[in-house]
Amino acid sequence: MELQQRIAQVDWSAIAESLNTKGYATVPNILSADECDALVAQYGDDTSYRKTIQMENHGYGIGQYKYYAYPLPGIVQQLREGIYPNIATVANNWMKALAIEKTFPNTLSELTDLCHQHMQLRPTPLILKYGQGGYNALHQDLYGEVFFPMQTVVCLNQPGQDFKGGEFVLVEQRPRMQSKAIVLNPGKGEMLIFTTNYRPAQGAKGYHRVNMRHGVSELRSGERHTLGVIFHDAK
Ligand SMILES: O=C(O)CCC(=O)C(=O)O
Ligand SMILES: [Fe+2]
Repeated sequence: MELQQRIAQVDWSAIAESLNTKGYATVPNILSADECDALVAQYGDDTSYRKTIQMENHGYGIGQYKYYAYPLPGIVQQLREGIYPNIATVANNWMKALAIEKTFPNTLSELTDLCHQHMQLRPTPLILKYGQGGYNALHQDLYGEVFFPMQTVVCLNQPGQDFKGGEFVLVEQRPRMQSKAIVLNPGKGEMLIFTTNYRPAQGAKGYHRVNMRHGVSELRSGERHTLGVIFHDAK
């Protein structure tokens, strides 16, 4: 089955429900093993990327990542373009619930235009690589004034087999409460969709913001690659 068809067959109303209630959703097998392997194989080809970041040099963790250059590889472009319209409605409902005067357009190309109008011109999709001892400190990926409140990662290796440890971690910060950790272990080809900064949660006095950060726990062994797809471009 083609990637576009796989995206079309996802139960997007179940995804919306999960995003609204938990702040994240999981989509198994969005990429085939071959598609994952092809992205990993391309890691060494520096003509595909605009920038390489050594995470330890910035206090971001231990590991390396590379931002793709435009034009994005077909798989990455199809994911970014295909997923976006299905979650733009969720984002708009979040803004409404939180009384934030922001609306996100229905298509990725319109969001990209909006980013470009704000001088956010650089593509943000990236591929990350962690070895033994590698980790990613808790963070949010905002990159400018225009930011879409959800993003995705696809795990490109098989946990337990290709690497041990290296769980995907979300920390939810609730107002006047202690933080909650959520630990996910996506399989090879599985996509996680999660909150970039905050989502609304219903309280006694209407909706309030629940803040989220994400990161990766320390790898005990092996090698872990992930594809990160962020929808807004960077300054
Ligand atoms: O490697 C991961 O699972 C997390 C990557 C990440 O932080 C991102 O794509 O924004
Ligand atoms: Fe991130």
